[in-house]
Amino acid sequence: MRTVGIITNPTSGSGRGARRGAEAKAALAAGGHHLVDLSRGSWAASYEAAVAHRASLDALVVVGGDGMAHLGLQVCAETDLPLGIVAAGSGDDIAASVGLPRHDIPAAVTRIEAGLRGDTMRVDVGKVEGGSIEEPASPRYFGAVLSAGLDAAVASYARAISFPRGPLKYKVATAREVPRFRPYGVRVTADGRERTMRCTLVAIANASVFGGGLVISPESSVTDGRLELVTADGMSKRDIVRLFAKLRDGSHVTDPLVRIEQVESVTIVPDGSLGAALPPAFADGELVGATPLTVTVAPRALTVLGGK
Ligand SMILES: Nc1ncnc2c1ncn2[C@@H]1O[C@H](COP(=O)(O)OP(=O)(O)OP(=O)(O)O)[C@@H](O)[C@H]1O
Repeated sequence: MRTVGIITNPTSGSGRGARRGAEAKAALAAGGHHLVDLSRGSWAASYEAAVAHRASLDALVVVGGDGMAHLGLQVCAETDLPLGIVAAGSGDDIAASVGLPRHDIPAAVTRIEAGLRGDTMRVDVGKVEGGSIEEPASPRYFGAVLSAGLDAAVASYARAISFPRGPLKYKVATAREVPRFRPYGVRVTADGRERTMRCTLVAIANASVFGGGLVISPESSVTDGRLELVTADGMSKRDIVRLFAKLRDGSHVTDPLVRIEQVESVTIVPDGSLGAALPPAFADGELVGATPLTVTVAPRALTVLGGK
């Protein structure tokens, strides 16, 4: 019998999280495991409960979207504790990047069971360090993508509003942020080489997708020991609308204003003399904090149960 910590989130999947959490718990309990429910009233309280119990667990399972997978990463990255993900959110980019099923609780639990029998996958994670990282988790790890560009401004506004919920809130936030956009002034140091730019996007990809399946960095892999720095120069509103549309299939990569380069370390520093202030960085859809930030890759630092 294994001791498995589990964290559910009633708010994930546009409010369907409580039911999905209960389903996942019942399925795991039916496998004969000793479940320790570490769900609390908030992301931060659940994170703290998981860290407090970490030493007594054989695995941690999170149920929800990228926000919950991001929580699991903070507890499990750079430790021996394996992470199971029952993907049940509006955005499940991390689960998709490690080949796990989405919105299929029995299938997800089957993969966790296989993982507990030894079928695991070691994957890279991004590691973020800086003076303004939001508590409680610092350094901050991420599984999919960190961004401090226009999409982070959208995420920041979406986080601040309570209505509408789910994917619609990002549409409302996009409609607000795009008309206000002015190119951001930034100094980027990639593997020791500094350059200044006025940019629309500045993102660091561990996985290929973000924002619920947008293909920001088609060549990214969570097992290559590298990150991709994705930048887009300052753009007109019309070009931005086209860029967002192209992110659906990754065809933005041929846009002359877009640049993708493989890196191991990136520092992002805002520079108000070059353009508008950068929004706070978001990773896996969660607030990370204000720049300056340094991102490095932690190769194979996370064990995922049943990942492929
Ligand atoms: N116990 C909790 N109570 C309230 N909110 C929580 C709790 N646990 C996590 N959260 C917050 O819920 C948000 C959504 O979680 P998650 O990513 O799992 O679902 P989602 O449906 O994919 O989300 P999104 O609303 O971002 O599309 C996260 O930002 C997270 O911080």
